[in-house]
Amino acid sequence: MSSVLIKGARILGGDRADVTVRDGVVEDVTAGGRGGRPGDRHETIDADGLVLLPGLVDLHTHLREPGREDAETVLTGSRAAAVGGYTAVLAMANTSPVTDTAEAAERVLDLGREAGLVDVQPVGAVTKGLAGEELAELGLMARSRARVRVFSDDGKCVHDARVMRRALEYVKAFGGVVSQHSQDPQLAGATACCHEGELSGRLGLPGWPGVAEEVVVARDVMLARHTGSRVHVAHVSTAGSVEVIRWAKAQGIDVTAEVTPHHLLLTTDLLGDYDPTYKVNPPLRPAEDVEALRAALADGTIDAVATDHAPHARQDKEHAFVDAAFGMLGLETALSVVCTVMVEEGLLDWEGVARVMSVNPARIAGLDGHGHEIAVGKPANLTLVDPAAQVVVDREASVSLSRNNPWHDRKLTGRVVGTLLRGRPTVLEGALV
Ligand SMILES: NC(=O)N[C@@H](CC(=O)O)C(=O)O
Ligand SMILES: [Zn+2]
Ligand SMILES: [Zn+2]
Repeated sequence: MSSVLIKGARILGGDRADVTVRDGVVEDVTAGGRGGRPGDRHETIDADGLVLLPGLVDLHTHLREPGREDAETVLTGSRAAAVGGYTAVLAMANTSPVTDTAEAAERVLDLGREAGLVDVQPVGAVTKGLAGEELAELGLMARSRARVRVFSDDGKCVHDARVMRRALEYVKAFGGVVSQHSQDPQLAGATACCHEGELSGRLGLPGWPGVAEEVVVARDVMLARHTGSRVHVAHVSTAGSVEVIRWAKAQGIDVTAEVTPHHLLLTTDLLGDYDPTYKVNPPLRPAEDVEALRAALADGTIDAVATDHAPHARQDKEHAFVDAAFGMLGLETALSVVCTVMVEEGLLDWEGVARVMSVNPARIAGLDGHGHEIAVGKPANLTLVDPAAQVVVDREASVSLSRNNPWHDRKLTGRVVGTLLRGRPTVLEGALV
């Protein structure tokens, strides 16, 4: 098998090094730029000025296959992931049909392998059909070829406390985790679509108060404590949720949390024009929440950045705000957003970026082969970043099938230029190989 020499990249710890990869693993790391054995023939990547990270891992991706292949397929979503620097993504279960059986999970796994651009790890539904009532085949999914460890009804909240308790008890047996979409359906029903406050009143949009998230987060950490099991909070969006998670971690409760790129940068201010591109669940929040989320990501209260990449076809998004689908694209731009709001602002260094976008997500999902330090013998899942690149996002340049891109025309700093999946370049010079 061929080998690749990545020349002169800044590796974590700060030094420049030459990294050689062969047969899917890191073969050599030589500081100071004299790597590569004399006489060896490598494909060489000039990484002068670039940062080398462990391949990014997304805990929260919607791929839409099966069921809505007009919005995204496993292949097109895998392309978007690779361009975004990802080497593994967790594919959410709210497809049609729902991923609530071992066969359905294996089918998603196989589609991911056929696409061959990132490891696609299926998430299993917590309840049959995401209906919130009967537990899905959690054990069979865990024991299947797909080795499902993350379970979520995402899109819907597991709102029945008894069902949530039983799910937590069940997944504990095989080291699984329940990833919760925290939305109390009485406090924020299906039509709720704008952060509740002065603005929702003025715009006449149904309010989605922060407390509808916070009460579920609070309940779930108590259920995690009671069961001795593990809960993960998906797309945390409020300062109040951060406070609860901080308290729970201090008690030793087994809870982890993720924040999306859009909740780290975009605010309710964007809703004034009723542009459905900015309609997302949970909704965009005021600047105070955004500040609290950044601080929590910096101090480790929030463990990970997850995209919640939610592609939607035009006919589902181009409606009046209240009728449009919830969700926005995220895979291709996540690293640039994190660089802009966290690295450029001095809140995280590149080691921190590796932690929240690769190491922690891989650990939370129980994914072997991802999120490793870059060292000899480790799987060569790698991402090359140009930290100084200035990008202006163009939604038409996306490799996703959908165009609901909230970053269109925005200037961001930092860009993924290369991605290697087990030593094989999937992206070079910012484009698919
Ligand atoms: N985030 C969203 O607004 N939408 C997601 C579902 C979800 O993550 O809740 C989707 O599947 O479209
Ligand atoms: Zn959700
Ligand atoms: Zn989601």
